[in-house]
Amino acid sequence: MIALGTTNPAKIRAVQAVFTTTEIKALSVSSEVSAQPFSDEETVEGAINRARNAKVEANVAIGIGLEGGVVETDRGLLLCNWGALLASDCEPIVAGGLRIPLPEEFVAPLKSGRELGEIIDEYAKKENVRQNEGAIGILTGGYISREQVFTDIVKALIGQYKQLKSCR
Ligand SMILES: O=P(O)(O)OP(=O)(O)OP(=O)(O)OC[C@H]1O[C@@H](n2cnc3c(O)ncnc32)[C@H](O)[C@@H]1O
Repeated sequence: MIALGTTNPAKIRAVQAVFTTTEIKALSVSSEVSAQPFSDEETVEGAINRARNAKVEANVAIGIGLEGGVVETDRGLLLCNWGALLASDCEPIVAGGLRIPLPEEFVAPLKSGRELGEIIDEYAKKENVRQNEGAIGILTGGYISREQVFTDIVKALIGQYKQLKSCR
């Protein structure tokens, strides 16, 4: 069994797509970062904290955390996604997903403290985009979904983990 630090269905589906024969215990845990992470570093930290908190709460050998955020760059604000895998006695393994620019009109509300999840719902005139196609799905017209982004991240996590010769 592996523990997953979220109950978001898009994230659960991504893990199920990779761990097809493993039981997944999905738990709502704290990311211990802000509700809207605003840098790669904060987003990775949220993913690691979710992985650790899920692993401890489920008392299993492997925990996974997946976290979405935004990052400020010279090209404007980008959507970012990070994942972390924590295995007993190993350093955290991390992987980041593809990133795309967010519309200019998202910058002011994000900077005033609103979460991307609310802003993208208004933009798309939909409900709960964060648990479905995600901002990436809306902004690419459905070419790629949040589940697909996290599926690649989970593959990168388990792939790196299997390459480890040993931990500590
Ligand atoms: O249930 P959890 O796992 O908390 O999932 P979440 O989508 O609410 O939370 P995240 O920590 O992944 O993302 C942080 C914030 O950024 C938003 N966000 C990040 N990526 C997004 C995406 O692709 N689509 C919609 N909202 C996104 C999300 O809604 C949150 O408000």
